[in-house]
Amino acid sequence: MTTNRIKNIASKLLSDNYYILKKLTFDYLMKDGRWVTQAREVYDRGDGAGILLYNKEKQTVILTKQFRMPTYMNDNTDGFLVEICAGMLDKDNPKACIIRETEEEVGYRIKEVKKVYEAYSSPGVMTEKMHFFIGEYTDDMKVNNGGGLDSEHEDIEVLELPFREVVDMLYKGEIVDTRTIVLLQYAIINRLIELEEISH
Ligand SMILES: Nc1nc2c(ncn2[C@@H]2O[C@H](COP(=O)(O)OP(=O)(O)O[C@H]3O[C@H](CO)[C@@H](O)[C@H](O)[C@@H]3O)[C@@H](O)[C@H]2O)c(=O)[nH]1
Ligand SMILES: [Mg+2]
Repeated sequence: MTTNRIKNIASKLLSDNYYILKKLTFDYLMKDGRWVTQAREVYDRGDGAGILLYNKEKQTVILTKQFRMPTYMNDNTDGFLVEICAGMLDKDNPKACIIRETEEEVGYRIKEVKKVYEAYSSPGVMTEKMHFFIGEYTDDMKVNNGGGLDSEHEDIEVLELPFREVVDMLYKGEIVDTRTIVLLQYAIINRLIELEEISH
């Protein structure tokens, strides 16, 4: 983390109530040569991982549905969002995290996963980098009903849906989570599941 475009960084803790919110003040060298003082609030919740689980033979994918308060505070009428299975790394590496989350949230014990992207979630405000995976699942990998950790009051609905239907939802604008859109588009572009035709 070095650059000659910023100096005099000052950090003020605004909240460590659950995760960490700081106000960073720093001098920034504009491209026209002027130094200006800038302030940015930065939210640090660590990094995360997400996975698109798919079954080529059944032509299905597994997604989740859960209540997301921040979306309810915006314009999501009931606050529920259809998403890929995802979680925060905590102390795990991304692969171990996503294998753990897959078992906790959707109830499948998978071993093989493939990393396809690594990207910042919301670079203007969050430190978070997301690690994106895909993974094949089969019925015999199911070890529980998923749903998330009761100790954290997670209340996750597991959706096993035909890929065709999910692609239609995507094109109708019914999938409104960026991480989920990214991985569904990856699946379409790379023909993870063969569809006769993809309508737009
Ligand atoms: N008490 C309390 N609990 C919280 C708070 N924020 C989160 N939690 C708890 O922490 C759990 C985190 O569950 P994970 O499955 O690890 O994370 P996630 O919420 O699914 O996050 C995933 O999606 C996010 C985007 O929506 C990503 O930002 C994140 O990296 C990850 O991929 C939540 O279910 C909830 O119980 C909070 O402010 N207070
Ligand atoms: Mg989660």
